Amino acid sequence: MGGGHLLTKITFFERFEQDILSGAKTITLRDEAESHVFAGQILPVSTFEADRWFCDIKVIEVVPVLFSALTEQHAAQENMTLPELRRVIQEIYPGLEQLFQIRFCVVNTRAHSIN
Ligand SMILES: CC(=O)Nc1ccn([C@@H]2O[C@H](CO)[C@@H](O)[C@H]2O)c(=O)n1
Repeated sequence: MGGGHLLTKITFFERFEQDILSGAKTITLRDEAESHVFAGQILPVSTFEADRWFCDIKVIEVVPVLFSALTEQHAAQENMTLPELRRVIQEIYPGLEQLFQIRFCVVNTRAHSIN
């Protein structure tokens, strides 16, 4: 456990930007390398493709979850169906069983202000 490098920023695929900004997507499922964040931490969020900042998030909690234990409830928090979520994760992390759920809220969408 632990030992990883604390994340100071996080990226999302551009196709999830609107769902994040609207509050429809409130979790992300990451591998161990991207799990090193803590509750209360504020992270700048950029697109993976262009590294374009689009908001800051506050981490609410980080909990381990197995791929095989994903439920419709996880999918709902991703604004997806469970089959969609399983397909997306298999594409990003093929064969990976141990995931980490990062629950977050958007706290800032303007580059020049904090909150
Ligand atoms: C860009 C990058 O480096 N990595 C990732 C990794 C994951 N995700 C999303 O989190 C959820 C569960 O994995 C799904 O909604 C994923 O699409 C993402 O957007 N970007």
